[in-house]
Amino acid sequence: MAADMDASSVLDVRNLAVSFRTDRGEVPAVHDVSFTVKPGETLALVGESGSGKSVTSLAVMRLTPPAPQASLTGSILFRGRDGQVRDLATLAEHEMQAMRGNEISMIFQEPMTSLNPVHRIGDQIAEAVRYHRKVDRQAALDRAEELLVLVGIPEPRKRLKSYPHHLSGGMRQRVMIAMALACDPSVLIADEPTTALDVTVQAQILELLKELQERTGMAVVFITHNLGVVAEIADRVMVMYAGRIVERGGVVPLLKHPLMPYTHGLLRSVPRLELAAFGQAKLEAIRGNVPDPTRMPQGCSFHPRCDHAELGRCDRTIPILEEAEADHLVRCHRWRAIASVEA
Ligand SMILES: Nc1ncnc2c1ncn2[C@@H]1O[C@H](COP(=O)(O)OP(=O)(O)OP(=O)(O)O)[C@@H](O)[C@H]1O
Repeated sequence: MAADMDASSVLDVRNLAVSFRTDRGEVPAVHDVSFTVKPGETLALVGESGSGKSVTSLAVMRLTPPAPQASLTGSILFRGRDGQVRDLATLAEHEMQAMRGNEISMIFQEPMTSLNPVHRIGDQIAEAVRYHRKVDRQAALDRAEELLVLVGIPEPRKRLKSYPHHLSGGMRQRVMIAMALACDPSVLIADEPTTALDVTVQAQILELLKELQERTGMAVVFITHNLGVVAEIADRVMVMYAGRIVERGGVVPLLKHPLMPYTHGLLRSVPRLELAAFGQAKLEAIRGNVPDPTRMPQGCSFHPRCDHAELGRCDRTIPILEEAEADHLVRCHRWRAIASVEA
């Protein structure tokens, strides 16, 4: 089954579902999520807080809690450096440890959650290298210096000896990226890596990621709730709402002609100038809130917030994710009717 993965993809996620067992009962966080990523491509995962973006990416890294606290179903096909396709969903933890930080890496919003405050950054990067490569300490430190150069840290030799708190937020994020790239992963998952940074530094980090991607050909899965950032970096976009994909497609068609009312709403709630080019410059919040996953509305989970909802239909059955045009999928009963009115 693993062998039939599309030859041009490096990651092929199929029917991923994750639920958590909590005091409040079963929390179904992600349902029926499928997507592929090709080498060199950036796929942006967008949606409001609680839509399931982080759980999806943690599941791909197999970093969601083990059973019985969480259950994970579906497949996560990954093409390794050796050309072999493995289903990460079924790997044993020790096999997954050999992949994580090696063939597939992740960076987070807050570098201090991954950097150890009491160790020099050179030692931390060298450690990341030595976890997966049989090299001596000096070779690992040389590689760490090379990586600091790669991520644009000035005076890299001196910086190897710095502690994380000696660095600015932007520089710490660069160190995180250096650690994530230590073993040349073919997929990098970036979970809101620029959110905590000021706008100028944010732009520099995005530029750096783009440059590194061009140089290495790695695939990037970029999680953000900022559609301005999406316009800047993504090739393809996947919009999530209440744990499901509600729209997926190329960045230009999706931002220029969104089909799902939720995507329209997200675009209208973004004050970013970058989006003016897509004719989306008005500022309007989406009314209501993301539903509690233990009390999902019946039918389309967006219908209580949707101006186009048709009672008797949208509040009854969950729409399927259907192909509206080539490589543009939408999960909405009403997309045809809405598109014909707006045409
Ligand atoms: N360990 C957990 N136990 C129980 N529920 C969880 C757990 N982790 C996440 N959830 C729930 O899963 C749902 C999806 O959360 P997720 O963090 O993926 O959203 P998100 O889109 O990444 O949001 P944000 O932008 O705030 O990170 C939420 O309802 C969240 O409360």
